Amino acid sequence: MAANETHYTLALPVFDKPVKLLVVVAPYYKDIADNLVAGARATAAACGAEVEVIEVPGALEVPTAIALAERQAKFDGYVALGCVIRGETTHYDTVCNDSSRAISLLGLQGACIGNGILTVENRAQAEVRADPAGQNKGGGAAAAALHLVALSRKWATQTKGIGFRA
Ligand SMILES: Nc1c(NC[C@H](O)[C@H](O)[C@H](O)CO)[nH]c(=O)[nH]c1=O
Ligand SMILES: CC(=O)[C@@H](O)COP(=O)(O)O
Repeated sequence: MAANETHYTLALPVFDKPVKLLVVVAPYYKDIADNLVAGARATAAACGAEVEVIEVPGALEVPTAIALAERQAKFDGYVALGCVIRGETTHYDTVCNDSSRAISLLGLQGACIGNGILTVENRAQAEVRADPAGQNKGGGAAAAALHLVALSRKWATQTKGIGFRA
C-alpha cells in the first residue's frame, strides 16, 4: 500500500441527531498516537460528531476501557487507537491478538467500535499509517465507528414499535 494511499472509500454517514464518540488511545508511542487521534478527530468533525478522548497505558487496556465505558451508556461509538511494534519476544503476538480479539468480541456484543490499533514491524510502518495525510488509520477507525453507529440507529428506528422479531 502506498504511503499516502487509504482504502476508506465509503462516504461518511449523515446524522440527524448528535453523535458522541469516545476515543480510547494507548499512547505507548506518543507521536504516533497523537497523529492517530488527530485523524480520528478530523473524521469525527466532518460528521459533526462530538469526541471525548481518554488514555490507557497500552493496547491491552483499550478493550477493557471500552467495556467500562459501555456500562456508562454515554457514548454512541468508540474508536480504539494505539500502536504495537514487534520487539524481541512473542509478547507482540499476545498484545496484538488479545487486544484485537477483545475489541471484536465487544463489537459482537453490540458496541460500535472502530479499531485503529496499529500492529507493525517497525516505526517507519507506524508513522505512515498514523499520518492523517498518509494512510490515516485513525481517521479510518473513526469512520468505521461512525458507520456502525449509523447502522445501529437505522435498524433501531426500523424495529421500534415491533414487539417481535420479524
Ligand atoms: N509493547 C506494547 C505494549 N505493551 C503493553 C501492553 O499493551 C499492556 O499495557 C501491558 O502488558 C500491561 O497490561 N502496548 C502497546 O500499546 N504497544 C506496544 O508496542
Ligand atoms: C509489542 C511488545 O510487547 C514489545 O514492545 C515488547 O518488546 P519485547 O518483545 O522486546 O519485550
